[in-house]
Amino acid sequence: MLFHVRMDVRLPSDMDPSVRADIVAREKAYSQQLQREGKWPHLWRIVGEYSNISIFDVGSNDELHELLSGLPLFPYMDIRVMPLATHPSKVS
Ligand SMILES: O=C(O)CC1=CCC(=O)O1
Repeated sequence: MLFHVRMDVRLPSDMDPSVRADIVAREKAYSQQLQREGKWPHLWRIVGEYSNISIFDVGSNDELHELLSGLPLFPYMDIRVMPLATHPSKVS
């Protein structure tokens, strides 16, 4: 199952820089593991924003929720999920 996910990062401006660096490093490691597993095949920066557009390829809504809620940045992000279905005009 494919999902289009937008993540807007909202880190507090007064967050300790070392805490911030640790969360961002853990986020990178977590996301790169999921990319290697094929569950996170697209990760794109939105130009000019601390936001990304991602495509997840997972088995269920529950799996996606588990993966997203495990993100180290999860407490600091607004996340919007769009489940994707096959378009009838798509050439296969
Ligand atoms: O910087 C972001 O967009 C948040 C994020 C998601 C995966 C990652 O490594 O950073």
